[in-house]
Amino acid sequence: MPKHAVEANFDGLVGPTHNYAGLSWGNVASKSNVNAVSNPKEAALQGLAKMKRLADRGYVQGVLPPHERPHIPTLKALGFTGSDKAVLAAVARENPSILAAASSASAMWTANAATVSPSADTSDHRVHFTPANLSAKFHRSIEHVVTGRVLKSIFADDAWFAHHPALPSVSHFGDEGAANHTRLCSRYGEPGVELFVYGQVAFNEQAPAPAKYPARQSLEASQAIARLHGLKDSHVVFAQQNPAAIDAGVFHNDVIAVGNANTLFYHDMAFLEEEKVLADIRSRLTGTELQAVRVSSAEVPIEDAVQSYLFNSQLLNTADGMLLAVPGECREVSSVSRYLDDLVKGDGPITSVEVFDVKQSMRNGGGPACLRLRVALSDDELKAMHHGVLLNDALYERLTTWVEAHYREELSTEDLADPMLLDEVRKALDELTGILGLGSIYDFQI
Ligand SMILES: NCCC[C@H](NC(=O)CCC(=O)O)C(=O)O
Repeated sequence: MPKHAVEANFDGLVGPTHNYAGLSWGNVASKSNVNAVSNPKEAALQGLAKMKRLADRGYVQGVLPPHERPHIPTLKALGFTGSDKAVLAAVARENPSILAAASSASAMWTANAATVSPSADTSDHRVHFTPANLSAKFHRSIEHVVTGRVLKSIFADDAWFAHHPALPSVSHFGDEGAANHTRLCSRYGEPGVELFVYGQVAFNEQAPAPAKYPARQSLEASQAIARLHGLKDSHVVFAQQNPAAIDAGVFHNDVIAVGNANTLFYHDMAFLEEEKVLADIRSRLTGTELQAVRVSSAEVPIEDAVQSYLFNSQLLNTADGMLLAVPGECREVSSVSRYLDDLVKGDGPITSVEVFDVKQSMRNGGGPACLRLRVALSDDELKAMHHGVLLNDALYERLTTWVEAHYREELSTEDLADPMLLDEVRKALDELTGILGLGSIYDFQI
């Protein structure tokens, strides 16, 4: 008997060092906003407002904490020595790019935190988690250790939850987590089809690959995760992302496609072999028919999809259809705004569209979907997880007050060397682990 299950969304709380350092070659927004002055307070409040609106509508909404940044242990591992203050001064003088990388608040994009397979799909009927190694970018490659600690602390009971370490941190096994993974199913508690989308085949130099920008996810990484999670071949599809899309700025598949339940919303340039991908999903999906909502390049050119982040939207079940939670930028790009008006007038599965303002994150290439990690949980699993991170009115109030008290309203890359910033961050995060009831998860607490 399949169990009743819900989809919980865990959003990354934006950290106090949110800044624009231009760290992500291949991510157009990150590059074009390099050295702009950020507003960490506004960023965190925008994220919390999104979480609150969805929680208020009855969705199970969780929070994942920011990571400690600047990360002194990373700088020490690179040979900077002495007191924290001396380390910051030396790295700022010798190589400010390394300081920026060790200071990024990029853990906010929790779609890249891990790949999660619900218990209905896995061979041991537990929920499986693998933190993403994010090996394509140095600033992101340092996230998986703390991500793993956080996930273990929240999903602690090994009767229900299984945790794997990140894959070997090298480009052959480059893994970007749920941003390149979506699950199609009839209901969340039924076995589904896990669609893994990769950018390159690492061990085959002849295979198609992008020419300009890096492919962050490899087929070999996706296959390893499917093995680790105990997924049957009959419930898995591996699909190559169109290299031309990566070269147009689609650095993750969730910039060009999003799936929920039986619906796949995607752009015609998303997949290298579109027809085969759809056929593979159709032949494996049980209990429902795939609803493929295809957006053509004639309706929305790929540049407009990248600029607006149309596909980096959350696709959520409602009582009478599905809601597409889009970033505000979708209303600023005329082809996309027109498309959305027509979409809800049609008789397809997507019945409503709502706009969310996450501009601070968008300027670094992260829309509503980047900011959340989806975890389908049965009623028992939901009961078994740590509830201190689930957003309710009281937690929203506490976190808003906490942000107001600890976050700056302006941050430039020069400010990252300020030793006061490090003190502010540690004080704030120490308080946060108390608020969320997570125990010691940061290096400075251990
Ligand atoms: N899923 C969205 C991820 C966005 C993220 N941006 C960044 O890391 C930009 C950081 C900066 O440039 O300061 C990335 O490219 O992985």
